[in-house]
Amino acid sequence: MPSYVMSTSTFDTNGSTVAVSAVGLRKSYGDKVVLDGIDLRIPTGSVFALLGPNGAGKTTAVKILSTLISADDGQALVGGHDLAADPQGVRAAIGVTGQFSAVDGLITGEENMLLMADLHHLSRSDGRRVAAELLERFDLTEAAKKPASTYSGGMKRRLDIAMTLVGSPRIIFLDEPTTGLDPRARHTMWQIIRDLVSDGVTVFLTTQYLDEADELADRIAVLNDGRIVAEGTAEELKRLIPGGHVRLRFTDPDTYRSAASTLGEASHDDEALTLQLPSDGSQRELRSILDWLDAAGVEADELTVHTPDLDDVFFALTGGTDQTEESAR
Ligand SMILES: Nc1ncnc2c1ncn2[C@@H]1O[C@H](COP(=O)(O)OP(=O)(O)OP(=O)(O)O)[C@@H](O)[C@H]1O
Repeated sequence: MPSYVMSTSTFDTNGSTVAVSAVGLRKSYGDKVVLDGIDLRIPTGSVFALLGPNGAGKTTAVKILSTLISADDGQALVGGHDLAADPQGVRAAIGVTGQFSAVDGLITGEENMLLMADLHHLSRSDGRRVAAELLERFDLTEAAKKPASTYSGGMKRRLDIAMTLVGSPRIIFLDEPTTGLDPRARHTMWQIIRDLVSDGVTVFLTTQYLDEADELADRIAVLNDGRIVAEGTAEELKRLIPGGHVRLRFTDPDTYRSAASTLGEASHDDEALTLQLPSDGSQRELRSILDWLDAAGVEADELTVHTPDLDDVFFALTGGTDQTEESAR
């Protein structure tokens, strides 16, 4: 029996139901600690994003919560079922798609769907009806009779989700659902996820994309080296770190130098001819900065406001310094 007191339960303190709750989940492979005691609490009908760099342990967490592998320690309730005592109950409540896709490329999209319907013991006619409805919903009717191996990346992901929905799961795990997709397919997938949530489904999403978490998730947990280093709404996480500023860019070196000496407290970049003043980005603060610049006779060629985004949070919390990745967004 673990040494901590178990606090997984199906109800939150405010009486709302909890779709997934976990306490002290641990997993190691040999000497390598992959999950070092993670706690989770995901309200029913919400989107939760587990955000982390490569190798942080995101897939491992999904595999444990979806009963594909077992944890070394810790407890979890998924859909009201105890992971260790009732894995069958967990499996009946969830759907999983992602890096370990269930799509069989050798058969058609429709055959994949019918196979899934068989696995869920639907009658032949129900299976055909449900398959047709879902293929239609995910814009796959035209391609339904083609082998899945001929589908684009976006179509395969859509088929994968459609197959998952055959069993009408109330909780869906999406492991990096948009990795490798082009921008249009990513946006289609985001809309699919929003539609699922509006139907009351709980979505557990893993992602390396900060904009994806920002766009979709009600709550975000940042996983780094097997530990959750921060958890909250996107706004709460952004408030965790400083970094808001107003940036003034000059094209004329003389104007820049004179502004730099007038605004002594601004940090400056003499090569880029830019000055940075700390600011929370609020209207009130911007107005006072503009008034101050006017009074000091400083006229920049460009003024930009930078408020901390999830990139800043992510790099601050995960210790990442990958500028290439940062500027790629
Ligand atoms: N079966 C295994 N045997 C040994 N090590 C493993 C095994 N599965 C995962 N790991 C290791 O555990 C760590 C976490 O892997 P995991 O796949 O959970 O990370 P992730 O956050 O999903 O990363 P990615 O974004 O790259 O998918 C990695 O270092 C990985 O090499």
